[in-house]
Amino acid sequence: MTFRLGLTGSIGMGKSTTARLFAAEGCAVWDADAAVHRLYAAGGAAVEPMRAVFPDAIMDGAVSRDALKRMIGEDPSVLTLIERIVHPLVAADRMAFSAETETEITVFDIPLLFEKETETQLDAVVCVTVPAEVQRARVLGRGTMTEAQFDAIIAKQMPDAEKRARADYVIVTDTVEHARAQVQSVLRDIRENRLNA
Ligand SMILES: CC(C)(COP(=O)(O)OP(=O)(O)OC[C@H]1O[C@@H](n2cnc3c(N)ncnc32)[C@H](O)[C@@H]1O)[C@@H](O)C(=O)NCCC(=O)NCCS
Ligand SMILES: Nc1ncnc2c1ncn2[C@@H]1O[C@H](COP(=O)(O)OP(=O)(O)OP(=O)(O)O)[C@@H](O)[C@H]1O
Repeated sequence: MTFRLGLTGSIGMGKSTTARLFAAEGCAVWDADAAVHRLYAAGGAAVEPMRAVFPDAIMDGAVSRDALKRMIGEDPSVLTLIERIVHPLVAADRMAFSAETETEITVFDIPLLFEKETETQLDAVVCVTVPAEVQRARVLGRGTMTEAQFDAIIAKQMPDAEKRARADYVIVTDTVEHARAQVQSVLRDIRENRLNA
C-alpha cells in the first residue's frame, strides 16, 4: 500500500511547484485542481450537472472558468453551489487514483484538504506557506484574478496559521532550492519514522 501524503496550503502558497519537487523525487502525484480541469473539459463529468444550474457558464461544451469567476466576483455564494456539484466528483477521482497507485509514497495536492477534513483519509500532511503579502502578490501577479475574486477565495479558506498548526510538516516556499531541501527532508523523515512504523 502506498503512503498517502497530503499537500495543502492556501491559494498561491506554492502547492503545484512543491508537488513537482515531490514528483522529481519519485513520488506519484494526484492534483485536485487538475482533476477539476478534467471534470470541466468537454465531455467531463461536471459539464452536464453544471449546465443544469449555471447554463451561462457552459461554452463550447465545457465549463468556462472565466464565466465562473465573473459570477463569483458578483456573488461569492455562487462558489458554494459550484462546490456542491464538483467536490463529490473530485473525491471519487481521488479515491480511484488512490486505489490504483503502487508508488511507495503518493502525494495528494489538495487545496481544501483541512476545510473538507480529508486528512482522515491520509497518512500525513504537508502545508506550504509564505507570508500573506507574498501570497497576494504572487496570485495577483498571475493576472488571472481580480482582487475581489482573490478575496472571495481567501474568505472560503482556513487561515494559513491554522493550516500550519494542523499539518505534520511545514514547507516554506520562499525559493525553489529551499523548498527542494525541505521536500527531501520530509521524505527522509517519512522513510525513517513513518513507513513500516
Ligand atoms: C473558482 C475557479 C473558477 C477559479 O479558477 P482558476 O482557473 O482561476 O483557478 P484554479 O482552479 O487554478 O484555483 C486556484 C486556487 O483557488 C483556490 N480555490 C479554488 N476553488 C476554491 C474553493 N471552492 N474554495 C476555496 N478555495 C478555492 C485554491 O487554492 C486553488 O488552488 C475554480 O477554482 C473553481 O471552479 N473552483 C470550484 C471547484 C473547487 O472547489 N476547486 C478546488 C479544489 S477541489
Ligand atoms: N519555492 C518557491 N520559490 C519561489 N517561488 C515559488 C515557490 N513556490 C511557488 N512559487 C511561485 O508562487 C506562485 C504560486 O505557486 P504555485 O502555482 O505552485 O502555487 P499553488 O499553491 O499551487 O497555487 P494555487 O492555489 O493558485 O493553485 C508561482 O508564481 C510560483 O512560481
